[in-house]
Amino acid sequence: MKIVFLGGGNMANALIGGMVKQGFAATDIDVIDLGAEARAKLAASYGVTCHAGAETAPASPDILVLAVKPQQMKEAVAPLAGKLGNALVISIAAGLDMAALSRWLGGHRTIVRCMPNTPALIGAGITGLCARPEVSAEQRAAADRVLKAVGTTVWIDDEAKIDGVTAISGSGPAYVFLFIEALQQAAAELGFTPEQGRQLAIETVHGAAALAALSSEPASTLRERVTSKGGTTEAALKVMAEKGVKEGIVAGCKAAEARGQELGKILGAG
Ligand SMILES: NC(=O)C1=CN([C@@H]2O[C@H](COP(=O)(O)OP(=O)(O)OC[C@H]3O[C@@H](n4cnc5c(N)ncnc54)[C@H](O)[C@@H]3O)[C@@H](O)[C@H]2O)C=CC1
Ligand SMILES: O=C(O)[C@@H]1CCC=N1
Repeated sequence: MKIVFLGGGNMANALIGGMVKQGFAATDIDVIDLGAEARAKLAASYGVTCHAGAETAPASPDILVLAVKPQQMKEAVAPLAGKLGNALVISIAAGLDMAALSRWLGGHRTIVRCMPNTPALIGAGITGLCARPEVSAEQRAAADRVLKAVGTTVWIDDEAKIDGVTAISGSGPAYVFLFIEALQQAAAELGFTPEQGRQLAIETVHGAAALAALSSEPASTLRERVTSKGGTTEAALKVMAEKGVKEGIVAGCKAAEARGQELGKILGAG
């Protein structure tokens, strides 16, 4: 099985790292990246073969992973248009729909669009995937194996919902990091050292997420159990509700979804 990555940045590193750890052979993986630094890093870290352009990369691989920025995609795939045979194309790009990708690839049909996230770097990612009807059961299983190498996979029937996946779990780690930053800022203002604040904040998020994952109860019940009548948590949540924290998060997710749709419209029109 020959797998070529177009783009060797953050997400490609996370995916390739996970795949090699899960037993994909580094000799089966090639990467095309314009950047000499990106190529050197990938070759040194994982032993994969890197190329500065599509000309030297294997023609019609089994899988082509599109891992450049959405704004770079049209130009990046142009040299591959019409040359991919029956390759399975897996796009991880935000916003871009499969119709635009198919057009830019000269009418290529076997495409899976997916949205992973950066915890993939430590094998703790979550990826939403959607396949065009032309994708065979074997190709679907192959896409699932690639993304399962870096975490959990969720298949979605309706491609339009991939922008929603982007809004919740693709961009989601940034919201959680913002929350950690806020806890650390509060810890500093309450007189803790940066190291103490880091430990208190990160272990809280880590522990609460693990508890929520293991519990059969909804998050709201777990929250209520922390919240004693007339106690400290109640005081905190009252202020957070007044500040619109929850509404802000929900509105932010909707803005992320809208931006994905907008990117798709603007970039996909070309
Ligand atoms: N960063 C994130 O949290 C997530 C990003 N994504 C998606 O993953 C994709 C890649 O994102 P990152 O890895 O963060 O970007 P990145 O900027 O780290 O990597 C992109 C790489 O593509 C290379 N490149 C640019 N034009 C090229 C071309 N014409 N030919 C070959 N290589 C070229 C660049 O040199 C760079 O190394 C994006 O489409 C993004 O929407 C998806 C999920 C999460
Ligand atoms: O911010 C972005 O556009 C990308 C997609 C999901 C996470 N990062």
